[in-house]
Amino acid sequence: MMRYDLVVIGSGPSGRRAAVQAAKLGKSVLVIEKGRRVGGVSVHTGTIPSKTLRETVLNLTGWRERGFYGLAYRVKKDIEAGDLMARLHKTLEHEVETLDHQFARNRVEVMRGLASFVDPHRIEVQAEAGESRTLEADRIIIAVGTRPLRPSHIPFNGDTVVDSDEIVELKTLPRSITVVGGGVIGVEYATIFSALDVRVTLVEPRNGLLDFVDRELVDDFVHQLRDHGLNFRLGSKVETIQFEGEQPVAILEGGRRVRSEMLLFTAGRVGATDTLNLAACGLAADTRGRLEVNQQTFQTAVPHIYATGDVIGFPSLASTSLEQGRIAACHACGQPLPPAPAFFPYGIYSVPEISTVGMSEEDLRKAGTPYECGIARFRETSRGHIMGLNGGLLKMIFSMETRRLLGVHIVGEGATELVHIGQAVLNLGGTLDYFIDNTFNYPTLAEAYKIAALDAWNRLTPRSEAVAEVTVATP
Ligand SMILES: Cc1cc2nc3c(=O)[nH]c(=O)nc-3n(C[C@H](O)[C@H](O)[C@H](O)COP(=O)(O)OP(=O)(O)OC[C@H]3O[C@@H](n4cnc5c(N)ncnc54)[C@H](O)[C@@H]3O)c2cc1C
Ligand SMILES: NC(=O)c1ccc[n+]([C@@H]2O[C@H](COP(=O)([O-])OP(=O)(O)OC[C@H]3O[C@@H](n4cnc5c(N)ncnc54)[C@H](O)[C@@H]3O)[C@@H](O)[C@H]2O)c1
Repeated sequence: MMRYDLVVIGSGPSGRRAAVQAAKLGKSVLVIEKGRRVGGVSVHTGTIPSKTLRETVLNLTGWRERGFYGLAYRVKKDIEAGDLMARLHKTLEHEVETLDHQFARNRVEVMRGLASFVDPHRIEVQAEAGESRTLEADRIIIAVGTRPLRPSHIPFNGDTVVDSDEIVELKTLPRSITVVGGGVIGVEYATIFSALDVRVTLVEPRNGLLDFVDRELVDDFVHQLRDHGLNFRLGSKVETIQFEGEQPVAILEGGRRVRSEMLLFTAGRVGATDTLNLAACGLAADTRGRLEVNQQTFQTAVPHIYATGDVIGFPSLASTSLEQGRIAACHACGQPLPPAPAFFPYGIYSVPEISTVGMSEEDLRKAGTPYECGIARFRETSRGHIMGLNGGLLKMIFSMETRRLLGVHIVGEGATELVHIGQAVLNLGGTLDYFIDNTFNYPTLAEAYKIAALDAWNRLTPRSEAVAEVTVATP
């Protein structure tokens, strides 16, 4: 029987990072992947496909140039599904190739097939052709991720009623789409289709969107989207879906009907643990297929078995999954790491994009922490003028007592990149003075940090003190 120091089930972000980390520490490592190719949800149906589609849409529609050339500006007039797919397939090919190469040069073995437990140390791998093999492992990492929630009353047909896996294989571009579920996936796809001038209705049972994001940002975001014609049906739950001819009609609570050419169902995901035969290793998943772990080490209740990535639930990001994989692998190899810093960034690749790190005003009010905000609009920066930006907002929140940075919230072009400046200052314990004292490249969107900091400084520093400081600093 084959024996490995570490067996990783699943080749998504957490599995791949764990496997390479353990191999670098000199361990024999096997990755088992049931999919045709390595990469997981992240590469094949989730992060990379949705972000590539977004980039293609922004490029072909000329979205970024419309501030200058007007709303009618297009780089390509009649955009078809084929235009979107071409770039997608090229990008995915490149991602898989990079990953295959990474495994090969680190001597990580990959076995194709469906893994399930025989006992706490033995795993059976069932290949597609039917043959099976059993292997043994000292340590095991379960990194099986999630799959879309597909309730039995939703008539998925892979064509006009689809989930977020199927939308990446779009055959024709609909003229109208209903997106059911206003979580991150729903919001990203709704805004991507809206940028393509598809008529979009977003249905969400809660009264607001993205409740973990600072309200001021969400309000600005929703205002921009309504302006662009996106319809919101907030506070409405989809009960059933019927068809009028070929077209799906979402029937909302209270009987309201929303008809469109296509319906995208994005009302959550479930852990892919049902085929693992968890009982054989002494574990059990919750009702959503997720596993509980020690949040510092990622060990499950069975100490030599770890679980990382989306299968352990919040925050379910590729970015955090990668880090969880690394921490779990180091622990499994006897080289434990300190836990990840408390604040990680959240990037929402909607159009416009949103990114946030640290605490929101709502969090701080709940905690009773006195704070002050500083705000900059991208249109106040010269770089924003050059780029023709009309929207975009950066907000920083500082402690009134210590002047420490507590949160950074950005909506607009480049938000997911810009946030890392704030993240560094936040996790290094920096204060408002970092932004006041340092020089920023000009013209850049990063200058918004300076402008927002000066805005906060004007409010935090009594005017007489502020003038005195400026007088002293002047040569
Ligand atoms: C539409 C969409 C967009 C997203 N966008 C972003 C984003 O912009 N940024 C971000 O940070 N995150 C994003 N995410 C989340 C991100 O994709 C996930 O957090 C990440 O993929 C989770 O990684 P993972 O390690 O849990 O494994 P996954 O990527 O979920 O992969 C798990 C792998 O395990 C395999 N597997 C499952 N069961 C078995 C078994 N029994 N035997 C063998 N193999 C098995 C599966 O085939 C799969 O390949 C997005 C997700 C979706 C759905
Ligand atoms: N940019 C990113 O980082 C990114 C992008 C996409 C996904 N993800 C991750 O993927 C995970 C899954 O995302 P998701 O959006 O599928 O799930 P989610 O659970 O975040 O959102 C599902 C939404 O569907 C709504 N809903 C539930 N039942 C409904 C019904 N009957 N009718 C209408 N709406 C209904 C819920 O209220 C909820 O808002 C998230 O946890 C997220 O972290 C991250």
